Amino acid sequence: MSNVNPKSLIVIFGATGDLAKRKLFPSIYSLYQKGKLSEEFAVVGVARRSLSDDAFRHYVSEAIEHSTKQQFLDEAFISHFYYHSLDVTNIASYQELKQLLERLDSTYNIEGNRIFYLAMAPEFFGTITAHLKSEGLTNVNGWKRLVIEKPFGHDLKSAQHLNKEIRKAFSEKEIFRIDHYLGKEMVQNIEVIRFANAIFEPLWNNRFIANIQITSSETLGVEDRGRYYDHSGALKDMVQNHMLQMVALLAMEPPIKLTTDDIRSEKVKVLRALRPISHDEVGQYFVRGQYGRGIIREKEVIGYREENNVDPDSNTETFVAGKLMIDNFRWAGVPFYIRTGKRMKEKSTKIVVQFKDVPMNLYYRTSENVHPNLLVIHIQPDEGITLHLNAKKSGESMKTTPIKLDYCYNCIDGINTPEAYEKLLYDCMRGDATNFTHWDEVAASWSFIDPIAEVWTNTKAADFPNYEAGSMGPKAADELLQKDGFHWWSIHYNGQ
Ligand SMILES: NC(=O)C1=CN([C@@H]2O[C@H](COP(=O)(O)OP(=O)(O)OC[C@H]3O[C@@H](n4cnc5c(N)ncnc54)[C@H](OP(=O)(O)O)[C@@H]3O)[C@@H](O)[C@H]2O)C=CC1
Ligand SMILES: O=C1O[C@H](COP(=O)(O)O)[C@@H](O)[C@H](O)[C@H]1O
Repeated sequence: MSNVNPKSLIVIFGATGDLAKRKLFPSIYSLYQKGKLSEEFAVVGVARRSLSDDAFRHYVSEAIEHSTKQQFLDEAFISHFYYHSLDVTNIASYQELKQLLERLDSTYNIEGNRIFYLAMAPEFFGTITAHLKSEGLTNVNGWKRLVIEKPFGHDLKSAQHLNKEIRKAFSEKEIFRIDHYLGKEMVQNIEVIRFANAIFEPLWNNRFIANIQITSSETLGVEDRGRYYDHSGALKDMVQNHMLQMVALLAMEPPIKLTTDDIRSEKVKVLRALRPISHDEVGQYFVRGQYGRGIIREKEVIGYREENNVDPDSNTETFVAGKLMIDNFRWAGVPFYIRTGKRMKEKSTKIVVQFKDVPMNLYYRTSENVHPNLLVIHIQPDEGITLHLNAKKSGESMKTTPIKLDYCYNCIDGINTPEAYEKLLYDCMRGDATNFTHWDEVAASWSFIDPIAEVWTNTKAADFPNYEAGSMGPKAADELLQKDGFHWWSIHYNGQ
């Protein structure tokens, strides 16, 4: 894990796809510009369509230009890119790929270090890993690593099956399951906020915290991913992975050390302590929604059922709100509320920790509003922390006023923080799997999600579409908190 300029041969399966274009190529370039790649690296793009190396290099250059919004002219960098046309289901074609990899390994003195990045539809994951092994592409002198995109299965059973398949070719330590939220600067900051601040850790439990809210809202609809999304929905697309990972980081016990194994084992304990939701309790704990037509940034947008490749009678949820209970000593009785959705009012990911009220409120004896202390962790688009406190109103005897202590991460550092994929790729090159999901976490997450998904698949949502594009989701999501005497806090940066 010590090497700061790791040598690696990166093989991207699905190199002509959306993810490679938007995230992977710009991330590799950014690492190169920052001097985090040695000159001893090569990237091989793999997909079915026929492209020459030059055409592929042109494609990658355009992707980088699009992402950086600057003219891209870096011959030295782009000369490390190669293309190999291959249908991953055709075992015979892997031999040529093997020869190419061996040649590049020697040209760039890579010493046999290989990353196989599967940026393809998940149904191919098992086939690719089986062929990589049987055709000898995994026989290397250095290290080999498999980066695997989400979704990791579509329920526990399929995830177990997939895991069994890929484990035939790669050990658990060689598998890097991407959850790009774990690469976000402020998600990584959760641990530091909690464990490096004496003022928070003693309060981080059911004696002082009333509830925790996590919102991840998007203004985009399903864009051109209707075919995938209509079989997935927000529960499997966002909750099973990103939202539960944030819950685990917020709720875990302090690890003994900051090692990959110690951190992951604490996260798994949280996921296993999630109170299981039985089929007949789903309506009590979870709310689903689907967007109809509406207005986003003053433009009319269509409803989900009108999107391309979406069933006009679709039962798929584009919004989820839920109440999670963690049945352990620290969190007994504290609800963790989550909500996520497409075509909502604002693009924002935010965590609000609401502290309990002081035992006797000396200052709010009248009908004035009580202002609980809040710790807000702004994940995106703004990055920072806000602590909401009460202070004395200047001049007016002992009247109080809410105040905010604000730390804006990207304002102070002045530059954009690195893209999550950039950090995760670099971690993978250095062999640091801390910010990737272990199989035990995946399994525990699916165990929790499965009953909810089963109920939603088997019962038609009669009220769909039930929220307008540009809103904050269906009314029932507000009622979920109102039942407990709470409400959602604003996701607006300067909101309360
Ligand atoms: N796009 C995104 O923002 C995100 C994507 N992901 C995940 O990343 C993965 C890739 O997604 P995305 O890039 O959007 O997918 P795309 O559909 O855009 O790309 C699929 C890629 O696979 C190639 N391909 C398809 N079939 C074969 C085959 N039989 N043999 C070889 N290559 C093949 C395609 O190229 P060709 O047609 O030339 O063969 C193309 O390069 C998925 O698992 C997705 O869930 C995860 C998070 C976000
Ligand atoms: O994994 C996914 O995440 C994106 C949201 O990611 P963000 O970094 O923009 O918050 C979501 O749009 C997509 O549907 C999902 O597959």
